[in-house]
Amino acid sequence: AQPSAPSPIAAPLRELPWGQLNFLHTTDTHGWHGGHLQEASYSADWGDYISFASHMRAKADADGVDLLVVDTGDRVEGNGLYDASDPKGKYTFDVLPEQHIDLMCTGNHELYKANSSFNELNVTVPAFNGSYIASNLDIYNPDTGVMEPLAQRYKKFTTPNQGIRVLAMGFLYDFTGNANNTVVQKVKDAIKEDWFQTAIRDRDVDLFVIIGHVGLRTQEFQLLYKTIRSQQWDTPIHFFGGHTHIRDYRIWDNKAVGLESGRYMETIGFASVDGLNRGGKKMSSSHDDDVDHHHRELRNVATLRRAGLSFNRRYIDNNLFSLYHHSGTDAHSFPTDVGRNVSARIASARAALHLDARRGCAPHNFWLNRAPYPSRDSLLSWLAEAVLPAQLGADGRVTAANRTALAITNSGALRFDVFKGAFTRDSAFAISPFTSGFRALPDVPRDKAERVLPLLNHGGPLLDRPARALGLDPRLLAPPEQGSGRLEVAAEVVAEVDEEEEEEQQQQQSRVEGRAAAARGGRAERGQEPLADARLKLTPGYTTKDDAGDDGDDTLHEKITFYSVPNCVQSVLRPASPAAAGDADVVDVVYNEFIEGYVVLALKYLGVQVEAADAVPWADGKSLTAVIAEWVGENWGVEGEEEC
Ligand SMILES: O=c1ccn([C@@H]2O[C@H](COP(=O)(O)O)[C@@H](O)[C@H]2O)c(=O)[nH]1
Repeated sequence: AQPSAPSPIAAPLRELPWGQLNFLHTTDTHGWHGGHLQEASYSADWGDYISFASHMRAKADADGVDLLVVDTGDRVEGNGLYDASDPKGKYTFDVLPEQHIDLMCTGNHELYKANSSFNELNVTVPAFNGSYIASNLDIYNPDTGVMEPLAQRYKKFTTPNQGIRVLAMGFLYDFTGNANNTVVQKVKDAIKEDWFQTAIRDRDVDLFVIIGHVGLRTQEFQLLYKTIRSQQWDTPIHFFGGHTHIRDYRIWDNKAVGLESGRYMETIGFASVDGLNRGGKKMSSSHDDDVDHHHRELRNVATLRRAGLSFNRRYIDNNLFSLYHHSGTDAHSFPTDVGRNVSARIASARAALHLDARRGCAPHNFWLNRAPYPSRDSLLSWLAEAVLPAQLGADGRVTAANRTALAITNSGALRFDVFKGAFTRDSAFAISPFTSGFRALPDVPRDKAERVLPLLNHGGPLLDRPARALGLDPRLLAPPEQGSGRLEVAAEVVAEVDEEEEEEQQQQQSRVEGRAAAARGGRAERGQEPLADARLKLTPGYTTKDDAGDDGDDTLHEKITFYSVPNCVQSVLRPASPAAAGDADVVDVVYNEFIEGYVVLALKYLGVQVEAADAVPWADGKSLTAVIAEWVGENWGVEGEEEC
């Protein structure tokens, strides 16, 4: 873990359900390879993950079972470790390949900008040669100008210990926001390709592994499932998804399941399958059979159950308490040389990038989804009511005519919460990493301008066909979690917890933790389910419900309530001399460039003749990251080394 990472908090754990074939899965890591430095539950880093995977692989080998490591994309954008360097990713591209990954694919974030997809072509694909799969993604090679697959379309291999013949593919959802150096083939078209049609007819396959930067409950995965099933009526299929940033497990049928493993290095997904055929063993030599027999003898009793096919899953909280426990190690035996070295390299990168440099002290937590909007604790309220009016002001365009302006921001532009305490250089990137700047459409009739926000938030007729016809995906306005359709949203506003009370609760909790940890240790060693210890107050965290039930999380937590947020929020920017603006019947419409297409479309829908070409930069086209960082410095700044 990083030097400033909080120590993990002991908690009741569920064991990992090992099987014949096991998987570790990350997705949507978004540059959080340094781990979470303000949240103990997720404070392990990429170096720790490398050590963990190495112990897990050794255990698999010792037990004669197999372990595959999977990553389903969006490794970039969302954390200072990636975003603060010039060029971006200078430090993450180096450390990523230190992890052995068996199967990986691309996310949409690798494709927003031409240079990040060229990084995939020139750096990541070669670094993970043989593991990277691009089933529906092509790139224009900058050297030849020729369009080519970013990586192999699919991969077939036999697992080393069990001899399971795996056919793997790697998809991206039907993403339309990519730069023009890549081509994303819609899944409905990719399945018509000869390579796909041949692959799904392969009879010498024991398991199809379909990885994708694709939500589990999307039409893309549904189509892949149906098409594979049309040719393979009972071959097991395991999907690994991503993009929607949630923990999820979907059961399609008794031989087809899928796992999605959250976001931001909070979760290491674990999945296992038992009862698979082992076609690859037919070809093995008698020596292999001897070794295999020996391994079977040694193997964990659970994995010897071959009565039928069974699937299982666990969402591991990415902290050292969990990782030590599941790998059967301790602080001394856990770190491998490679893992320790990677953690050290991340620490020096963070230092070089001044990511811990404090800009100010946040007076309390501000939540993106964990507080209702609007409210005192809502990050969106803070942005719309405090930050944007102060930083964007009015008169933000060079040709300003002392107008009132309405500034619209999509809620998806905010990615993470603000925690009470130090707000660092890193925090600004975590909240909003995007480089797109503010722009304005000048002199829009006020009555029309005021109808843009409601249209973007509730505009069924606008956001359905017209937006999609222009390649504007309405789901891109709000945070991805919301598009999953699985976010459990609070029905009513809960009373805000008094801060003093919160502090008292925390102190009480650290007193009971020591006592509870000892009791739990004994049960875990005996492989029993953890007991809800009456003396232990659980920490808030994921309490996932998925198709397999509510026992997926490795750590027992106190439930967090999530609230849905609108697609967009609006700030009123008053001109420097409001009297002069009076009740002008025109206003400027300010927005983040990322949503320009939606704003122009809404205005046209309202009968205003505007084009994107009419827009001008606002506030020098500053990014939201810069705007937030400046506001924090001016409003939450503290002198010298004073503690927050
Ligand atoms: O420039 C940008 C790019 C993206 N967004 C928002 O991000 C999410 C997509 O995030 P994923 O991690 O790919 O799921 C999307 O909802 C956009 O709202 C942005 O605001 N600006």
